[in-house]
Amino acid sequence: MSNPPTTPLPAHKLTFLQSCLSANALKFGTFTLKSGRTSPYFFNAGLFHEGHLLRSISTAFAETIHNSPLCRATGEVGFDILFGPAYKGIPLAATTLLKLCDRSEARYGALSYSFNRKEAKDHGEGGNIVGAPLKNKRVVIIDDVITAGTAIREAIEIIKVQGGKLVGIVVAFDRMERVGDGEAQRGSAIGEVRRQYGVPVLSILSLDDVVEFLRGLGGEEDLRRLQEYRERYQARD
Ligand SMILES: O=P(O)(O)OC[C@H]1O[C@H](OP(=O)(O)OP(=O)(O)O)[C@H](O)[C@@H]1O
Ligand SMILES: O=C(O)c1cc(=O)[nH]c(=O)[nH]1
Repeated sequence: MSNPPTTPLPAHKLTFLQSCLSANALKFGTFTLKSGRTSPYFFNAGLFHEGHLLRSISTAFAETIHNSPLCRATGEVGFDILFGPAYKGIPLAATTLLKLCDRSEARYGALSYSFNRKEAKDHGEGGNIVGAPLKNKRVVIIDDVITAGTAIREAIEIIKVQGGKLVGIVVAFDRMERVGDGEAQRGSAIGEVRRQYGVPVLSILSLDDVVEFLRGLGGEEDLRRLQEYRERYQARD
């Protein structure tokens, strides 16, 4: 297979990708996904459990948010709450907020985070939201991965039911896949959400970045399997 010349990844992506590899969070092999697809690679955000790795992923999220349209150069911040869907979104929302606050307490110190319980609690404080209530708040979802977009749509529904307003989505990894297998579902999961809700949907890394990186390393077999998978599930937008 002949590959076009590689473009170097920007430094912040390369740093995060190196953390993914050192955490073993990006693995090549055979994996079954939530969507039922069989994938030659898997991104496991649960493996960022050592302090320095957690710092790395939360720093990458905080950078992505700080430099996005969600935060304007004027200092105005366009959201009130970072919402981390259970389970893997939970530590990501909490530690990203902490990183933003470390960066500028004046800007980010009064913002909140919250997350859902997968099963509602019927004693004590009850309910299924922990942390800041979402009602009438501008909410950004923070999550690990988008594949077919099911998990993100579930999170959007929770925000709606709780009376919050979705203003953005940030994920660590965009797998750049189509929503479904039918001809009518060829749009990307991220693209469909962007179109439907009109909000920014950002990612730290994408499948394209990993392909680019593997090309630079000469990882021929992993690259071949990734490209085969991508041809099957890639989106048309
Ligand atoms: O875009 P999708 O096709 O929905 O797939 C991606 C989602 O699948 C996994 O969630 P899971 O429900 O397994 O949650 P957890 O591991 O965070 O509990 C993963 O954490 C993503 O959130
Ligand atoms: O689609 C999924 O279920 C999925 C893909 C992936 O790379 N990582 C993950 O945690 N879930």
